[in-house]
Amino acid sequence: MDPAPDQRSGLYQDSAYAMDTDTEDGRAAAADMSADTGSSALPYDEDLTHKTILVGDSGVGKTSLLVQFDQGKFIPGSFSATVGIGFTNKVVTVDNLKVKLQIWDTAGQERFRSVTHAYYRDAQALLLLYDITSKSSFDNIRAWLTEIHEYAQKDVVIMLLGNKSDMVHERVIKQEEGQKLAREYGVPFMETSAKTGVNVELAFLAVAKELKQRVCQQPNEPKFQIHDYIESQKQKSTCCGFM
Ligand SMILES: Nc1nc2c(ncn2[C@@H]2O[C@H](COP(=O)(O)OP(=O)(O)OP(=O)(O)O)[C@@H](O)[C@H]2O)c(=O)[nH]1
Repeated sequence: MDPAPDQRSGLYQDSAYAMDTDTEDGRAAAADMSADTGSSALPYDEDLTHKTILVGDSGVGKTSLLVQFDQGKFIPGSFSATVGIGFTNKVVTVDNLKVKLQIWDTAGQERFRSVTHAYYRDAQALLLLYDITSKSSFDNIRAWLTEIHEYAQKDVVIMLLGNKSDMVHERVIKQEEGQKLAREYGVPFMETSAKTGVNVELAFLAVAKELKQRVCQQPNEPKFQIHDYIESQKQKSTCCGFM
């Protein structure tokens, strides 16, 4: 069975990461890997594991989003911040193929930043969250994107998520503001709720589809467009809820 670490039990050491501590070597290895898998039309290898990281300010709902995706539940109540970093393995089915995601949940607190930076370079996808009820978490997205561009691979899949969309009365960031920022950076965007589950599966599914497609894109196949896929699938919030 896949390891299912306790989300809050501290710093996790995966052996692959422990070996790969040198920045230069790590970047070179990652570049080789993407070159291997790049644009070939080979059949998809279901043993591949795609590293995906959740990032964003403390309290935006990274752990809750992962728990909702993994276990289909939301644990309300007191907030206990993640310490360090941990991962959960999840297999999703895309076009009848099994795509393995290893999803790393990082601590949003500033004091863990140097720990989490070390994990960026191996990531193939990054889900960047803000909280629609927190202006500071939205304002910090630009700083997060700067960090991502500094530490992550150039072709990393980035998705911007405005979480806590169920909190309609506390909302301070309009959906259009999130959309505008995402457009500015050329990244896909949607609002999610780790509480109700709205768009949670879609976020991970879209990432899995994109990563799978990058590995086994057939030359005669139309290129998968993650933006279009999300736009066609996502549930949009209105003033009074979701439609
Ligand atoms: N209403 C609502 N509350 C949420 C949602 N997501 C998270 N929360 C609450 O927000 C608080 C913080 O959630 P976490 O998932 O622990 O946040 P985090 O981003 O993992 O925080 P760090 O571990 O410190 O980085 C908790 O009290 C959650 O119950 C959501 O979609 N809706």
